[in-house]
Amino acid sequence: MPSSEVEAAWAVVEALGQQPDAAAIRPLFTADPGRPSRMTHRAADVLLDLSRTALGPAVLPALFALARAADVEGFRDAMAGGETVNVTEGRGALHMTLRIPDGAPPYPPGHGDRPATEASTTPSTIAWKLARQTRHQMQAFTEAVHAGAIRGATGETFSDVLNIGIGGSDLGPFMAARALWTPACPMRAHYLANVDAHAWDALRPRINPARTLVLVASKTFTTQETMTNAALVRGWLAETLGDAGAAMHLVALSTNVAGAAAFGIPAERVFGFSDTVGGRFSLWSAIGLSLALSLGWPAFEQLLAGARAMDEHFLAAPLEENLPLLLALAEIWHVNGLGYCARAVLPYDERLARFPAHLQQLEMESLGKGLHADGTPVSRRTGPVVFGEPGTNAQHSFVQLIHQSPVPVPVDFVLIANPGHVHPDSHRKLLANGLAQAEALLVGKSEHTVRAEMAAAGASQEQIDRVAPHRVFTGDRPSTVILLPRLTPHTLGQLVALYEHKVACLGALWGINPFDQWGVELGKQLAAHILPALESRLATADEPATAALIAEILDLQARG
Ligand SMILES: O=P(O)(O)OC[C@H]1O[C@](O)(CO)[C@@H](O)[C@@H]1O
Repeated sequence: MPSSEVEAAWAVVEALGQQPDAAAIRPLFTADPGRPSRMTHRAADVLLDLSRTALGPAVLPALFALARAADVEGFRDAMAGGETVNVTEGRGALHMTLRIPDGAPPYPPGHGDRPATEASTTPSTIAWKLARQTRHQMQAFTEAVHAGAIRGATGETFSDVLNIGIGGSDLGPFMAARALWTPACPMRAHYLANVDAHAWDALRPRINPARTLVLVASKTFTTQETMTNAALVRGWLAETLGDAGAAMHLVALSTNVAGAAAFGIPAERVFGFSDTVGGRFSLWSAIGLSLALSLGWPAFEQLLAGARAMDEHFLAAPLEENLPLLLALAEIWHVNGLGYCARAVLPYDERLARFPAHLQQLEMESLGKGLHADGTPVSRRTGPVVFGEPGTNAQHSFVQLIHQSPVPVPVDFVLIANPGHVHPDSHRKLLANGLAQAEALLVGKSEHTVRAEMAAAGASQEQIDRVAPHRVFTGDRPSTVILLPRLTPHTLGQLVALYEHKVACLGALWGINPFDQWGVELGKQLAAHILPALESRLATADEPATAALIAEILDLQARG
């Protein structure tokens, strides 16, 4: 439960949110011509422009006071130092240790003062050593595969890597491969997540079993979807290569070595990671092996280095300049100050097509909580709905709602200054559209202007009176712009780590545990319970609505 000091800080923020002009943005520009630069912050290669939000001179100090009262810095340092910040699972959240390069001390900068040595047995030192050891194992394996020293059962080299995993064991690597892969990369990467075998049927004709390396990516090695797909794919390998041959194509990425062994993957083909690395934060761990294989080891190292650059910023920058915290405070203002309950993520870059999906898991699985970390119920809204698509496609689908629905939906625009292609005209048009959307949300269009435009275009007075109100844009709709110079492994690492740390800050601000996900368990349990009723009419589901639908499904299946 928040302390009285934290509640007092919340009360100030919430009272500001009730002011009549709380959502107004344009007057902030009028009052402060220096706002664009004052509200633009930088870390490593990331530029964060918060000027098009209603974060004004009264609101910002109140939000920083809340961050201080909630001790966001203390939570951050406890996380970096390996303390048990994931209280319901009794462990730390040590994804940052995965980004510590060889030769650097086990604690990130600013935290190296602790007496950690190779011999230490603190959770963070153990995680750090495992991260380093696995990274070396991944590098050696990747380079051996690329050199042809590790080959498939027929003696052919591997050309394709198939990652079988779901949630955090799929979304991060899939997103990064989609962002960074080019035909010049050493191997092709494929991702199989859904237990819906249509996905496997669609993928299978595109890959050759003799040249495909299969990674079974599962932290727990018990996830139903992944284990089902892994069995299907192992069977497909064995059809061509035999059982012993199939085994030469299988690798496990997991904390569960015994589970992998039971599946037939020997310990030397298991790439482990610490259970202090949550699934949605695991892209940097062994779960990223598909990236190392498909993009090349140097690119994977650059991805880690980019994330590390953001870690260093997060750990050292003062609150007022700390990008992850600033993003988190903007969210607090939108959700708790102004009552907005969704946020859109619009990357203006096709390569980032899976970035919104990655953020959906990262943010909604972390922040969709109804209890404080101490088990008391929350008394205010927590994580918003996060959704998105690349621009400009989004403009032609759901952006209408963002412009004119009664409840604003804040937007994160992600823009990339320099494209990875040689078609400058296309890129200028892409950027023009992204900037135009941010501007349209901010400035809107008054009815007076609409009427004048319609009259100039020759519309009748009747048409103007009837249609003009529908063509009005209120403006003052918030957006945040993140600008990267170009999309590289290093800048993508920075971008993803920025949002990871934003999530940690929001966990501290809302007083919730951002590192567990108990809400996913009930559906899993019930699916296991319902499965027998779909297998045989002898079993029935307990719940009448489910039982009725199962009867309908079985009838339809009987009819073919
Ligand atoms: O890596 P695993 O253990 O297969 O889990 C996959 C995903 O399932 C979840 O536990 C949710 O069901 C995620 O948190 C996790 O990323």
